[in-house]
Amino acid sequence: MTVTHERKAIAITMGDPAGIGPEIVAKAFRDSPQDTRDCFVVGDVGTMRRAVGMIRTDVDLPVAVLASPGEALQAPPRCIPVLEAAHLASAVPLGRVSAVAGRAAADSVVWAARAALHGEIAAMVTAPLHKEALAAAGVTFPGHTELLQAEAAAARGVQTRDLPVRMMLANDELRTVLVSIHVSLRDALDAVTQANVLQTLRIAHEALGRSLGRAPRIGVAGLNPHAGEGGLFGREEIDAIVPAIAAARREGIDALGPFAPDTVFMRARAANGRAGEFDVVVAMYHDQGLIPVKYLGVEKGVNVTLGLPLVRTSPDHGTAFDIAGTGRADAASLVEAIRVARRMSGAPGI
Ligand SMILES: NC(=O)c1ccc[n+]([C@@H]2O[C@H](COP(=O)([O-])OP(=O)(O)OC[C@H]3O[C@@H](n4cnc5c(N)ncnc54)[C@H](O)[C@@H]3O)[C@@H](O)[C@H]2O)c1
Ligand SMILES: N[C@H](C(=O)O)[C@H](O)COP(=O)(O)O
Repeated sequence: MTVTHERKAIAITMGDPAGIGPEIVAKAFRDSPQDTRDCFVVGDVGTMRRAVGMIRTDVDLPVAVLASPGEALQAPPRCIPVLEAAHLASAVPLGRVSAVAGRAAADSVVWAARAALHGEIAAMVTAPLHKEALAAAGVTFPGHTELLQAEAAAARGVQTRDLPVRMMLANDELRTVLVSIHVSLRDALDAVTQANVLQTLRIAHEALGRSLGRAPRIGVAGLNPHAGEGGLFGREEIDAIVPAIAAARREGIDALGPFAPDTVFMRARAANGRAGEFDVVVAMYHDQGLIPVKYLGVEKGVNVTLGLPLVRTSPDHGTAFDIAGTGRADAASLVEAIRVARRMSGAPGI
């Protein structure tokens, strides 16, 4: 039986207008017309016109205003269609935190999330926003992940805690899924509970099982040096992580560990034509998991939110205020995020 998908557009939120988001979006449309086919930008038209002016380009990059996502399907290559979900009365200064910029970024993400939840778009790809700007705008969620979780829970009429999500960062060599995300390191330590680790294993198993077509081999990192060395350097492995792995294995999840956190990523990495020992590493906190992926190259990683009833991907880097407006920002991770979103949503390939 052939399954046909209704052709829908992919939304790319512009990110913080003071950062590199608009520039890398403009570069993606300029340099990757195939990848950006059927894509449109959600954000501010003036910001996108300014971004086009920032990148050196010999090709014409017209910015067109859209009334609805469906119109993006008719856009010619290298035309940048923008659905104006945020309107800035004047351009925000580059490279600075501002509430106005945070509000514009948040409004764009909320618009895209609701469109995705209503089935109006195939997927959403988010250019980076600045978390301090988001907070300055009065948004109570630290980042996209938590905001999207709340939007999805509200759409489903459930409490946010009843729609658990997790952050995955992935490139061709390594995937990692985090037990906790944007919390202090002290709070992250408290979040290493049997329940949270088990929930992370379930979400990773389910999401990767779908994309790989088989049960993923999950390597679980310990929390402490050498995974606690039998309790000599901490008891979290014994009290929380080992019981979570055992419970997951009883459910048929192929989880092993806990392994020493300083070597588990090396073991999982697929390199030199060889598969790694694991398809994914479950990491106990944000930096434990993200440093190894980002260290392999900021241009390669993609951030995917697991557990949402919509497809959301993002580049693995932030707003890079230090280079905003210089035209130096690399759009490769954004383009990879668009490719992953297209694959995950089943939107027509390229
Ligand atoms: N997807 C997202 O929305 C996302 C992801 C990560 C960080 N952030 C946010 O971005 C803000 C700044 O974070 P940060 O400074 O820690 O990290 P960053 O990724 O913005 O910058 C770190 C370094 O990498 C460089 N860099 C980043 N992206 C680049 C690119 N595409 N091309 C060339 N160089 C690039 C920067 O110039 C900087 O030197 C923070 O508010 C953070 O929370 C957002
Ligand atoms: N934790 C992510 C990173 O460091 O790359 C980044 O802050 C993005 O988070 P959201 O996708 O939740 O905005």
